[in-house]
Amino acid sequence: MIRFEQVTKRYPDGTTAVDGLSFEVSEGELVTLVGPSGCGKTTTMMMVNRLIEPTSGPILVDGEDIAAVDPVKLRHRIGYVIQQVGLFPHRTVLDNTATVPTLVGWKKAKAGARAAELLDLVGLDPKTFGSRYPDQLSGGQRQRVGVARALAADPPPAFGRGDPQCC
Ligand SMILES: Nc1ncnc2c1ncn2[C@@H]1O[C@H](COP(=O)(O)OP(=O)(O)OP(=O)(O)O)[C@@H](O)[C@H]1O
Repeated sequence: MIRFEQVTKRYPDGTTAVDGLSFEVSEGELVTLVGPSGCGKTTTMMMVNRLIEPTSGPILVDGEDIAAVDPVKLRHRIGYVIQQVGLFPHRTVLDNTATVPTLVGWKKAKAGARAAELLDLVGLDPKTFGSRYPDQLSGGQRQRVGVARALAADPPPAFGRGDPQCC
C-alpha cells in the first residue's frame, strides 16, 4: 500500500510542483496518474522511491514512513522508469534552443531572439523557462524544448541566408 498524506514539494527556486496531495493505492491496484504537462506527475512518482524528497507530508509504503527507510532498500521494492531526453544538461533552455542557429553562424543575439520565439511557440514562456536547466523541467517541458530546438534547425527565409542582419 502506498499512501500520500498532504504531501507538498517545493523546489529551491520556489516552484510548487505538488501541493497538499493525498491519495492511497492498495496492493494489486493499477493506477494511472493523468494531468497536463508540468502538473507534478513525475515529481509525485519520484517521491515514492526518494529520488526527490517531499518538502512536507509523509509518504507511507506498507504503513511505514519512507523518510525513515534506507533509499537503496526502498528502491529494491519500488521500480521507477525514467523519462529520457537529449538536451545538453549543462546549458540553459534558451541556450539549448539557440545551439543549432549559433552553430550555423547566427549572431548570438539573433539566435537567442529566435530561440525565445520558438520557446513561446511551444508554450514555454522564455522569461520563466529560458534560464532554467533541463533538470529543472518536467519531462513534457523537456520534450517541448526538444521540439523548439528541432524547429530552430530550419530557420524561415526571413532569418536565413541573405538576411543582412543574420550572420
Ligand atoms: N528541479 C526543478 N526545479 C524547479 N522546478 C522544477 C524542477 N523540476 C520540475 N520542476 C517544475 O515542477 C513542475 C512539475 O514538474 P513534473 O516533472 O512533476 O511535471 P509532470 O506532470 O511530470 O509533467 P510532464 O507531463 O510534462 O512530464 C513543473 O512546473 C516543472 O517545471
